Amino acid sequence: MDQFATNPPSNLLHNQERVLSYRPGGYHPVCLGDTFKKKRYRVVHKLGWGGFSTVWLAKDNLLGAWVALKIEIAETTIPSPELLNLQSIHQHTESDRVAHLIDSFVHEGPNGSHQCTVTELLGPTVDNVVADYHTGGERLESDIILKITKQLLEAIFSLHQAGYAHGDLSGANVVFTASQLSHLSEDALFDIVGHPESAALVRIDGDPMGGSMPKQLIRSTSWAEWVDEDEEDIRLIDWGEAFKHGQEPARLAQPGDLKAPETIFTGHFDHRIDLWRAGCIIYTLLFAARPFQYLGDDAVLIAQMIGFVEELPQQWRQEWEVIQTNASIDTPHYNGANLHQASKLQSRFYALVHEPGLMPLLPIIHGLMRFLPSERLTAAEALKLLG
Ligand SMILES: Nc1ncnc2c1ncn2[C@@H]1O[C@H](COP(=O)(O)OP(=O)(O)OP(=O)(O)O)[C@@H](O)[C@H]1O
Repeated sequence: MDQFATNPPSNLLHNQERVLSYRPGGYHPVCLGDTFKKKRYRVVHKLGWGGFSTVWLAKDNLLGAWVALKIEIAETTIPSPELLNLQSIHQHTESDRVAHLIDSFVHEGPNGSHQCTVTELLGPTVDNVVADYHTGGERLESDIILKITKQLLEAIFSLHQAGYAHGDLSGANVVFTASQLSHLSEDALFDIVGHPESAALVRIDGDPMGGSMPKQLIRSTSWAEWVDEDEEDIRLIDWGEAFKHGQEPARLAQPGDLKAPETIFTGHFDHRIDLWRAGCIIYTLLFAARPFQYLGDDAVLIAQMIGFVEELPQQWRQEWEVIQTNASIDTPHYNGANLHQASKLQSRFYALVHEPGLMPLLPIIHGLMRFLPSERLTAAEALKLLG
């Protein structure tokens, strides 16, 4: 990173996608104005990025609408798991909570062949909107929290019913719809998502950049003027980790703080991992933080989980001793949660949540975040509690 700078100077090098991921096998370098699929798509802004892709706001010249163009890294197999999952899930579920797929194609670039998927333009992530409210010292309105919870549980119900699991649910992959935006003029759209801000990427030693690197870095849409959370619905994105029941992958890429306990204690998991993650998302809607912090050690994570809802199941206690012995940091030795005390979740909930309409969320989070997947509420049971 030290060999690069931006012109004009900016922090884009440090708070956007990793420039070193623009390499053979990695991201495809994109500039504003680039076109794809024989000029059908013209890029006007950047919507975001992940470890495996960059996502661009583009004009679909055929449909005359704004769309999201996801360009996966060249190392991803073609057709990509995400595309295959999206196609299969759209075919087998009725759910309207899955990002709508518009088109897919392969783009050849200097870093290799990239799977591109075009989906409807969606709005900000639930995590972003929750964080914005929190920065302003507020919480999302109860009605909106309840709407997101209901739609999330309905989406999981319908996926599980059809024999699928999302596998990577988080507030970063639950996104609001943006139903009013797809046919706006470019200026009107930028007024809502933020006008693009870019800077040329240069080498400090003055050498040419080479074809793998983008000529400019672009700040992602800020969605600063987007205020439609009370009118819009939610959709689930990022289907690269999805799987069919009985065809669970051997390993799942999980953010440390969202690891489900069964993946640590047993190494096995199934579709009920979605239920644990749903509990984490609903918790975040209320408290603007994830339930646990990950400090690089599973033992510290588990120590936070114990007593959050319940004590550790009997059959995992021996393994917990082993995990603690191997831990790089000392964790409190397991001495059994005191069942007469309120759980950490209950204490937090009663201290900070007072709106009567939100009360059903306590037994819902409680029921979804049970250690043993077999003890967790199903999505249908959680929906019943929501009333
Ligand atoms: N249809 C869409 N409309 C608007 N923004 C989108 C859309 N799809 C993705 N994004 C934005 O792009 C970001 C990255 O997308 P996504 O999570 O699908 O990428 P990824 O590379 O698969 O990520 P990860 O490394 O988490 O698996 C999202 O967090 C979101 O902000």
